[in-house]
Amino acid sequence: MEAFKPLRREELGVLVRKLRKAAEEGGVVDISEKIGAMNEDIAYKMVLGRNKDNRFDIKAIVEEGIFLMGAFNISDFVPCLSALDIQGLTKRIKKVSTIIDSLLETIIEDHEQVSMTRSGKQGHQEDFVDMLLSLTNKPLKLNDEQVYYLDRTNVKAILLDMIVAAFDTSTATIVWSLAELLRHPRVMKNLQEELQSLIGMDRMVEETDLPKLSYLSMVVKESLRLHPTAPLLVAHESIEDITINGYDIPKKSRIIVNIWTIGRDPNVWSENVEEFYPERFMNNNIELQGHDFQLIPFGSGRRGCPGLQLGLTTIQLVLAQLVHCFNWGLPTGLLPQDLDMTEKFGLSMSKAKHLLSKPTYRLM
Ligand code: HEM
Repeated sequence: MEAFKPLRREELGVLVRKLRKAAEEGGVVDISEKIGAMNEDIAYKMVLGRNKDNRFDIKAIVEEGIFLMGAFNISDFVPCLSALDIQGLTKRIKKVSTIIDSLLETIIEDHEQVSMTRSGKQGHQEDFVDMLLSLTNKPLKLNDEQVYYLDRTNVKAILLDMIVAAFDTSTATIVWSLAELLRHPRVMKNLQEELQSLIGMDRMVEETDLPKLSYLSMVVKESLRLHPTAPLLVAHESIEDITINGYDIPKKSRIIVNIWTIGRDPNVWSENVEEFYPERFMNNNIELQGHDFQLIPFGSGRRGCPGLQLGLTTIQLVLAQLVHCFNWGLPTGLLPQDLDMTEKFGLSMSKAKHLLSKPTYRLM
């Protein structure tokens, strides 16, 4: 987490400079596109240790994979039809998996070559891929009983897991949060006041400021309550027979937890459940770490999100910076209440329409 601090700072600095330029020109900015591009750059450098590679469009391939994983597949309901592949989904997913495999092979081979020629030389910095490769085919003793071996396929699976998980999750949450702030000028004002009084107007927000920004933390929680990036988490399997609230759940059942519905359940959150109201988190200890089951956007337990701290820090820092550095206006003629909040159906839930907004620089 700490290791990626300079990377986040640098990329965020580039984004703020681009937005300042747009503000000087007085134009409307596609904020979804700008934040997406920044997070994509961060993800490339963080996971693959390199700048975006023009040889392949990883994002488009991963998006196709994510779409296919979440697509309605008639064979799930009528298994005898699966061999026919009526919708052509199996053919498409095989094609995607071949492309992803050769792409990851290329990235690994590039790293192997660089490490052979530069290893031990001054200035050679190991990245995440180098680190994983250095662990392959060695006995890894994770606990007292079992020894594990990491092979090339495991390395590719971990890299793919990280890319998929890091690409869009933070972007979606930042965009949803900004959209809610634009729809609720009162909340935007409160957040800007918190930043003004605790940071001042003569410097930008630093990562070390985040723990003291309590209203910011409430805004992010409220955004994740209404717009969880993974509305159904990831499917789990029960490992033993269990009865919950009178329902018998047999061992080996596939469990899908609908956190989107939990987030909007008036029995859990009171009557104003549809309202974006960060103050609901003011006098309670509801946290995002997975212990408060009414709010688990990062899942819970052993298979909960390992990127929680990383994702949360990115979201809070980017949001704080954007709201502190700029005032945000809606395109001419659009009223806050008319902002389109339609969700895009898929494995992860992002805003269907790109968020457009007009920045005005506000720091001294
Ligand atoms: C807003 C940001 C993020 C959200 C809301 C989020 C949410 C989630 C959720 C809900 C799960 C499934 C948990 C479960 O079913 O119990 C998950 C798994 C995972 N996440 Fe995240 N995530 C975010 C960011 C990240 C980042 C930045 C990374 C890494 C760079 C990451 C890496 C992973 C991985 C590797 C898994 C699979 C864990 C496993 O299967 O054991 N996530 N995430």
